[in-house]
Amino acid sequence: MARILIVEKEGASRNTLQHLLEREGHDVVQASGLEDARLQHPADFALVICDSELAGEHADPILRASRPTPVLLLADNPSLHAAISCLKAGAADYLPKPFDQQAFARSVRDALSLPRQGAPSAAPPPPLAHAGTANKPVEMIGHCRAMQQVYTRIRKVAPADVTVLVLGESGTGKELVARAIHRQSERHQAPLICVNCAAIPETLIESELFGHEKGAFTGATSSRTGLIEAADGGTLFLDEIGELPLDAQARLLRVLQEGEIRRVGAIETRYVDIRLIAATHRNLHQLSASGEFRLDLYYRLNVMEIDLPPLRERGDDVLELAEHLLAGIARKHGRDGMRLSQRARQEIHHYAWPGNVRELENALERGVILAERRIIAPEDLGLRTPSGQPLQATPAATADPAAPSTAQTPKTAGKGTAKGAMKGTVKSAARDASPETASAPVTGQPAAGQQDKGQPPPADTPRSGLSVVGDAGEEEDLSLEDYFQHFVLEHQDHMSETELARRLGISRKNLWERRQRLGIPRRKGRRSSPAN
Ligand SMILES: Nc1ncnc2c1ncn2[C@@H]1O[C@H](COP(=O)(O)OP(=O)(O)OP(=O)(O)O)[C@@H](O)[C@H]1O
Repeated sequence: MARILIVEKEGASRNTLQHLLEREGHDVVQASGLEDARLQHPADFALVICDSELAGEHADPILRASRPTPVLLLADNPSLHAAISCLKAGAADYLPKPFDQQAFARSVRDALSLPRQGAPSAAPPPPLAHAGTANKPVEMIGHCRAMQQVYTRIRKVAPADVTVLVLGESGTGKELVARAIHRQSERHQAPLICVNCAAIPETLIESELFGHEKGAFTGATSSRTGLIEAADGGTLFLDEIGELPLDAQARLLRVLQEGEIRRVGAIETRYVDIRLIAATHRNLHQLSASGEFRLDLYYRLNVMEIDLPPLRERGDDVLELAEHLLAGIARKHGRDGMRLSQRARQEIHHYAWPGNVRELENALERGVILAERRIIAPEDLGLRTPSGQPLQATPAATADPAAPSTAQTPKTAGKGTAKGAMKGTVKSAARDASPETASAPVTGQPAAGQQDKGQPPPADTPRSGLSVVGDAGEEEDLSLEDYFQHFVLEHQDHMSETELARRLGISRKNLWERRQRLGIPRRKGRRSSPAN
């Protein structure tokens, strides 16, 4: 698809990146240093991906040598300061290592879609109708009535340059909405800076957002630009704004009211021109009543509201989303053409998805990795009940796999909390499940008799090494790689990387390398501990 130059000193990392990019169909050339890169004429490529250490503090040499080609920087030792200065100097993106493959693929896609620097300025943002069908932004999937209302709202607010408050449970696509608004706004050529307020320690949040002067506090050895200044001229997306401490709320209010920003420790004020999009899964009005959120800030934020429905209330959109996401995930793992079995589709349709689209993505990724063949069975998705138990197949109420389950589903359980909706969760009926197989644990492969009917036995299933005994007593063969994947996916939510590596009897480095090779990214939501 595109010619991409990788500039990276370590051969193994170059090869991994090349592998990932070739899987997406790109043509890749490697360079081991800046000199080597220059010899390859970086300006002739569609994209340059460069290690940030090689690129230097402001990445000037590689940016100059590559112009007008966009440059994506990968950082071993990322710092906010370096990110801001590289982005200001013109880098297309700055990605901390180790990165998750989806984030990498998205950055590459975004960088490739940028206008080449110095090229005639891009046409004004296309009207929404051109950016997708039926008023739908290209990147958002779903046609249910509630999503149609979301698209209409995006189309109307995007050009209006007003503050927008996006509401919705975690994983419903709030950041995607912010991106769509930015892309369709007058500011689309300027930066969009996304900040998750919940991910920044409370003690650092003011200096991260507003910047600081040298000597403002212990450790402030030089002055720094904050993220709000970095978004000057563009859009600032503050996710989880309900987590912002009260002092920072007061400063933010000033930015919104006066366009004024004062760095921590500074006397003079500066002026910024930003559009704010804020998001939260919390009820800010209630938080204001309890004094945790400033009411005046709430009113300032809530000029326009966009309410994203939880996935369980989007009807058939969940299947459309699943098909769409599955195609991308399968391509990423080099397993094009994977399909969901009839039972897996039913389970996806009936499940409550408390983690919304993000949880669906994760389940599909598990399915792609664990499925033995090109058909993903429900067991491969690894869905769980609210108490963390694997969902169990129940004997079929009907022989027709397409018939709706007779048990109560989250959709009939009505609105309410994710937990409440989960109460009604049922497995879709499995036409061929017997009582014994129904109690077998979720494993990398269906237990005997639990496979979808109509599928031939796997011809090329790896069968080496390890055997584990399932609850039902039957022996299941797993290859070492199956076992590794299985173990990591099963335990990564409650074990640190160090613990996982120790339990697997390998080093942390080896664990990381295997994750890269097998395409099992670390879970985004997991908090890292010092030992992690
Ligand atoms: N309608 C959609 N179509 C396609 N992908 C979607 C859609 N909604 C969400 N996603 C995908 O789901 C994942 C989660 O979305 P996003 O990060 O925007 O959610 P969020 O509401 O901001 O979550 P959080 O508040 O937890 O950060 C992303 O990978 C996003 O691309």
